[in-house]
Parts: sequence; C-alpha cells; structure tokens
Amino acid sequence: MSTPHDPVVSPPVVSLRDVTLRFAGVTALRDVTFDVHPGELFAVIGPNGAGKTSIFNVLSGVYRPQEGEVTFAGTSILGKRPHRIAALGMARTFQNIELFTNLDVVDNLMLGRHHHLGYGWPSAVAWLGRARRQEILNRRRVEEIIDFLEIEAYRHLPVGMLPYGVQKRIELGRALAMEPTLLLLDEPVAGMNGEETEDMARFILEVKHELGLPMILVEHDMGLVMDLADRVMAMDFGTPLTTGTPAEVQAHPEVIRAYLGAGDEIVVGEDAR
Ligand SMILES: Nc1ncnc2c1ncn2[C@@H]1O[C@H](COP(=O)(O)OP(=O)(O)OP(=O)(O)O)[C@@H](O)[C@H]1O
Repeated sequence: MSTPHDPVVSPPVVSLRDVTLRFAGVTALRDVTFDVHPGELFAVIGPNGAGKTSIFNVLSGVYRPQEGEVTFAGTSILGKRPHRIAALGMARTFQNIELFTNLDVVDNLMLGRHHHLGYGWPSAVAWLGRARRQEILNRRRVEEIIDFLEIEAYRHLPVGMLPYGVQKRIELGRALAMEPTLLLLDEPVAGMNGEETEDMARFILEVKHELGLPMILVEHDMGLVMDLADRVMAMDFGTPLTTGTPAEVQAHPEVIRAYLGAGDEIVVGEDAR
C-alpha cells in the first residue's frame, strides 16, 4: 500500500541532487541530495557552519551551486533569480526578522501579496486605487492570515513596536500571504522564550495540518525539530551525515559525534530551552 509520501503517488515538491557549493577555500555544501514531498515537514540540522543556511540560499536563488541540480515546481531553478523562484511559490522566513518596522501589521502582510497584485513591485508598494477588485481579494486573504495567526490585537500597530515573538509570527504571516507551495523556515524560534517557542510550534503545526503546506525547517532547537519534523537531515561540514525520522537521526552515532565535536549537545525537551 502506498503512503502519502510515496514518490510514485506524489512527486517531490523540491529536489536537490548532488549539490556542491564552494566559496574561495570553503566547501559549504558537498553532494547534498534530498527530496521534500507534499505535506512533509523536513528539517535540516547541524552544528554552526554545517551548511544549513547555504541550502536555503541555494533553494531561494541567492547562491548558484557549482555542481548539482535543484528542481522546484517541476522545473529546474538553477540560475533563476530569487524573485522568479518566489513567484514560482517558494516563500522564506529569515533568521533575522526582515519586516518593514515602520509599517503596521496589515501593510506588512499586504506587501507579502505583491506577487498577487497583478502589477509590479513599485506599484505594489504604493498600491494605488488600480486593480481594486484584486486589492479587495488581497485584503480578504490578509484578514484570514491575521485570524489564523491570532494577531488581531496588533493589526494597526507598527511592527517595530511589537514583541519579538509576535514579529516572528508576522514574518510567518508575510510568507503565508504569498500563498506559497513550499515554505522555508530559517530558525523560526531563535531568541524566543519558552512560551513564544510553544506558540510558534503550534502555528507551524497548524500550517502543516490545516494548510497542508510542505516546509523545510532549519533550527537549532532540537526539541522543536524532534517534535515537529517528519524527517530530519543532519549535516556537518557541508556534508549530509544521515536522513531519517527524528528518532533515527537523534540516535545516529555520527550525528552524536558531530554535535559533541562542536561542543553542542543534542538535548531534547525542557532541558534544551
Ligand atoms: N558568502 C559566503 N562566503 C564565504 N563563505 C561562506 C559564505 N556563506 C557561507 N559560507 C561558509 O559556508 C559554510 C556553511 O555556512 P552556513 O551559513 O551555510 O552554515 P549554517 O549551518 O547555516 O551555520 P549557522 O548554524 O551558524 O547559521 C561556513 O563555513 C561558512 O563560513
């Protein structure tokens, strides 16, 4: 019997094949291969410098690897510019929040919809009275996201005034406003306290279960990764060590060695926070 992730039933949303990325003197990624399937939450872990952010930068078109292939939405995205890849349906949140801090929550989310405005980015920023019907639709979608992420109370406040955990949630909202088919989450709980982390974990799970959106998660909080991920790929020095279920990866001797060598520890649960 086939499973929901059976590649025959559902082709991967995104595939990396033997991707190698070099900078002068540094191999950031070496022969990285993985697939993410519809509805799957795929996590990438590894000590500092393992290559996690480089994977996101390759996926979103910031870096072009010297070798390998990357396919998304059924097409090769190698050499495509970041905005073209975003327009194909890939959205990303950032380690360091990238919002317009002087704009309010609604306007930040509206800017997330600029691919849906039907005209260019400069007009999207000004988004004048044109395309009125489209604007009404966009506003409706933004309102749905505000409900979904429970941020009604903040809607007309400048984002820069809001607590850090709420800003991270709004960044997730901006990514969702793009109506992506793949979401890249770059350390979504970095710098959060325990309560903020639990809230974010709940929203990520709702994105998975209610929206069915496939996600790639890069995160140092092992408790979060092990709780949320369907599959985990562990990396060290740009090389994948193993890929499997959270339990398999956590128990893998090379993964344990990589973390001990880095002076980190794979600690899961309350002790990790
Ligand atoms: N633009 C760049 N120029 C030169 N070297 C780079 C560049 N970007 C990444 N690297 C190098 O590539 C390697 C992988 O870096 P990367 O940022 O992908 O790791 P990471 O796993 O995301 O680390 P962290 O957990 O600290 O964010 C590191 O050795 C890093 O110094």
